[in-house]
Amino acid sequence: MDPITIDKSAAVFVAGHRGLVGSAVVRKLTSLGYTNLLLRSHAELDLTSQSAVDAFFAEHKPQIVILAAAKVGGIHANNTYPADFITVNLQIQTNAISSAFKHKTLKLLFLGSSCIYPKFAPQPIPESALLTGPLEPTNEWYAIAKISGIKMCQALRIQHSFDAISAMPTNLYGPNDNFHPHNSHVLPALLRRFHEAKLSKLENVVVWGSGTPLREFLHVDDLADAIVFLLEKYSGLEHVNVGSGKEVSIKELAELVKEVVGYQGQIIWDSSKPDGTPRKLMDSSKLASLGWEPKITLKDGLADTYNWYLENVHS
Ligand SMILES: NC(=O)C1=CN([C@@H]2O[C@H](COP(=O)(O)OP(=O)(O)OC[C@H]3O[C@@H](n4cnc5c(N)ncnc54)[C@H](OP(=O)(O)O)[C@@H]3O)[C@@H](O)[C@H]2O)C=CC1
Ligand SMILES: C[C@H]1O[C@H](OP(=O)(O)OP(=O)(O)OC[C@H]2O[C@@H](n3cnc4c(=O)[nH]c(N)nc43)[C@H](O)[C@@H]2O)[C@@H](O)[C@@H](O)C1=O
Repeated sequence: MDPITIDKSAAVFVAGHRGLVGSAVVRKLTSLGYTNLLLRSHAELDLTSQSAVDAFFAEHKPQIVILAAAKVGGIHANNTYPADFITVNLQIQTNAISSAFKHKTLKLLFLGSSCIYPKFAPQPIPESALLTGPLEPTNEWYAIAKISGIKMCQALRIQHSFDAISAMPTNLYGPNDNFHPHNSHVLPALLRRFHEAKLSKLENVVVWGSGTPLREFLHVDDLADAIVFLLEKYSGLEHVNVGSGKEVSIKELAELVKEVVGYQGQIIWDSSKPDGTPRKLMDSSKLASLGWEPKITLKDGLADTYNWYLENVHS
């Protein structure tokens, strides 16, 4: 399908607009001059309620939908609350995608995750690796929900030509991340822990696992840029990987966070905590072939995120 030009006055529903991704998408669309963003907090519109979601779509008829609302968490949260991760995410995405189709949304972008791929997928992981092997047990429930979202978008395109596309981001970070001490992802968790250790002059900081797993990180402002790019340029059946193409070990990440925060103590490894997938570097060459590349390096992005944390979360 040919690229589309989205009218800047189009009604754009950014679901999850207060979250890490949703808030970055709002920043990006606002900077591009979009004037008709439909924003509803969780308290204003519970996306697990089918009736509430359908009433919202019937009344407001969003022309564009960016589905950045989900039940999201790190390895510990996924491993601890599997029922929440599969049920809430299936409810949110099914309600939003089906109501978008029913009320004639022009285009919808669904956000999956790199964890949809098999634990031992070939690296870097191409889109074609989906459903070719067993998933990583610590987040398979969330992964199954995300895979179902991809399939629902594909089925609506096949049967009804509904222009729903799916983007698969790698591990993300940036402003408005979740900094919860236990339920967050590794990067925000370590920023907070090293910062608090520096303030309290602790001798050491505990980091989970062995430190050997490799992770790819993308700044959320790069993702927001990719989301707008895909909405304008892509209308295909297959999902699209959105990564930075660069990976670091958790040990290297911990050392980088320690340096950025300026913590002087020691790092101790808690091997009782799970490592999860040993590696999940995605092959994002499909997106690159469409003409998109990330811009923000991990070192710069980490420093900017720490500054944001100091100004907005913890003095
Ligand atoms: N963070 C990451 O590293 C990655 C994220 N992704 C995907 O990106 C998307 C956004 O994730 P991220 O921004 O990190 O997540 P966040 O947790 O930062 O934001 C999720 C948003 O969804 C909202 N939300 C959750 N449940 C409901 C509900 N029932 N009704 C209405 N709103 C709800 C939250 O509101 P509230 O907090 O008030 O409940 C929050 O604003 C998700 O689909 C996620 O799977 C993919 C790969 C990596
Ligand atoms: C983003 C994507 O991928 C997520 O999976 P993940 O990448 O394994 O998530 P994670 O960021 O929580 O862990 C990355 C690594 O880091 C190590 N690690 C060390 N110390 C801490 C720590 O203090 N907290 C956390 N969370 N991890 C730590 C941790 O042991 C692991 O080896 C899914 O949950 C799912 O959300 C998804 O979509």
